[in-house]
Amino acid sequence: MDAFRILTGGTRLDKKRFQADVAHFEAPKADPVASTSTALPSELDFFGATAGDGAVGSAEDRKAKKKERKWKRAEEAAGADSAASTPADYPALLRRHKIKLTGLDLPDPVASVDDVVRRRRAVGGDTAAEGAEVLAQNWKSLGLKDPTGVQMAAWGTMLAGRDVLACAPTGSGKTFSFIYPLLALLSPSSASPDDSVIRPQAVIIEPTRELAVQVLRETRRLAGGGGWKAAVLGEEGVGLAKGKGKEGKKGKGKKGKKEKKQAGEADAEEVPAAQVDAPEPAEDGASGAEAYKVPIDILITTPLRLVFAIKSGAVSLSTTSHLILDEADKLFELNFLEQTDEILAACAKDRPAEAGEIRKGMFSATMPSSVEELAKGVMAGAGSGMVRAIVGHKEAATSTIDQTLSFVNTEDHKLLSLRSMIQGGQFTPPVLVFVQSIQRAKELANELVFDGINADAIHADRTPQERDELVRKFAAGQVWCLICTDVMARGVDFKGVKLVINYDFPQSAMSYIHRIGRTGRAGKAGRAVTFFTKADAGHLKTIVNVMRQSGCTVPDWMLALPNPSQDAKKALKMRPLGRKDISKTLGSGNAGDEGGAKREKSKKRERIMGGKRGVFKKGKKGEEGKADKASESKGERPAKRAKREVALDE
Ligand SMILES: Nc1ncnc2c1ncn2[C@@H]1O[C@H](COP(=O)(O)OP(=O)(O)OP(=O)(O)O)[C@@H](O)[C@H]1O
Repeated sequence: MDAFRILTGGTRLDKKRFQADVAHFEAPKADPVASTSTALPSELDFFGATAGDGAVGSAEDRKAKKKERKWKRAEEAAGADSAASTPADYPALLRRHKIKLTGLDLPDPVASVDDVVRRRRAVGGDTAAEGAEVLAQNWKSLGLKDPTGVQMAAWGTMLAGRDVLACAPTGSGKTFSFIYPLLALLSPSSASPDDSVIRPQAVIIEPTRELAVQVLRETRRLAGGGGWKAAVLGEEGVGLAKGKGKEGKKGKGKKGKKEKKQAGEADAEEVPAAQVDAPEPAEDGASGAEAYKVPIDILITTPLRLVFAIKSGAVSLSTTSHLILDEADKLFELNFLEQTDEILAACAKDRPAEAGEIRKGMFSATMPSSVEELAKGVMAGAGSGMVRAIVGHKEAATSTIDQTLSFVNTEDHKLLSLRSMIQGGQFTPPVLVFVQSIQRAKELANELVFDGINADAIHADRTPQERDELVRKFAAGQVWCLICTDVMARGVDFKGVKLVINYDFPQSAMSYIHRIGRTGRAGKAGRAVTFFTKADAGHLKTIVNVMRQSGCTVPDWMLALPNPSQDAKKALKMRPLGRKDISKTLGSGNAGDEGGAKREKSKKRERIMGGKRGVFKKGKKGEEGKADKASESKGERPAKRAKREVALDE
């Protein structure tokens, strides 16, 4: 017991133990005049706060920068038409950014957006370089400077026409790492008047609707003025299935609906087909499929939606040149595997020889080796084979996050601990709080609202519109504290989240890495506090291992804790620990109150929540919402959950 209390002290970076890492990652020595942003590790210092000739850094850092400057000068001297630069310096770049490339005949990483222009020009002259020039211009106008490590590796690999499997920390810019080279490689396509089928040049698969929309937004930021068309596949995109196009009226629409019923998706909510350089419905009133006569260069979608669209004949992937699986490890889990397989099969089906082999890219912050094996099987065929790019440690969290484990004894003490964090000024909004079920999210939100905290809960029980609205409010600072289930753990790029609290202990190392990765993004500092009770203690080592990999120091006795067995890990992943309802714990409005006071409190709570509910209109849940809900309810449905089990080597 006492031993656990020691854990509440949190963690600190053991500079002596991780000397080598510190040399790479640690910020320049404290400079009384410098701004706080100089505390960023150099490879994540996207905005160049530590760059420039006057930057102070470790000897190794200075040496690497000197080499890089020399290499850049040599590259400039090599002239605009040269695709290559001094190859001898690429290894230094890889070392500096902690990029580990494996594969045959490895392509050089890309050092800058101008390097992309040069490479495209070397391949196909001015015409091929046109898109890259637009992108470079947009990149600079966005105030972005050097590409990040994963961008350097993925850009180089994709521009060289190779398949890539990339694993890099949360918030390290993986989205641009595939969007940028895709756009650079694709010329905007022109409409084919009799083509009522969407034949995208590239397809990006995301596990949730929110991520698909977010990726579209990021594409928009880069693509302006280039003539590319990108869209999120929505009900409109499967317009045939809704009977909006001529063919749809004749039957494909019905088929689409039937398929939805079979898949248990009768309530599928229409996702507005958000568009870049939007193809507007034709003026004669045609919509749906008619509208999509306009070609789509990049189609962003969730797996299920794409599978429906392929089956209904609205989308064909037989000429698609690039397929990106974002959050790839998630897409290879059992609940997505079948759909991912169908999509891969659709890329090969009826593929004309002139379309060539489809190029693939897989990206994630976590990549268990069992999943990697599956992925490799899919990518093995390409040219000299795929390139594997790992940035930093594979099973580590982002080094800019200060991670703390906090012992709270029992469920009864969690709410009290949270309150004491709030009262002690350690609760620095915007804050994300993760719990293990929808019910607990609702209960905790009730408690915090009752305490006067500007909090709300986001989970798969809310409609897509409600989720969008909450995300917007959180981003705008109107909601300070968002209580989430694991649905929000992956990929979501909230700017400036300062603190993540794991109110409920995460069910796996992967869940932990993704959850806490909502803070400490793009080189910014962040904090993560994980509550654990006596009941969670058997799984503590799983998180300790991640903390150690991330460069945090942990007491020796804690390192000596036994690892949970593989069976115990699987069991926890399948089903969270049973926990006392938050509303029944000590310190909740419902517990420990007497008579009238209790009734008064619960009336007040009802009033607050009643008002809150009024903010949102009831609506249908989206397909992803349903899938998310199923996975959020894991604890209550062990039989269904068992089907989701996937061998993970965490
Ligand atoms: N080269 C860059 N310079 C500056 N900012 C960048 C750069 N690349 C990406 N960013 C910004 O960094 C943030 C995080 O990027 P992104 O969402 O792509 O991270 P990620 O690696 O995909 O994270 P996750 O694993 O959590 O999905 C975004 O706000 C993005 O705009």
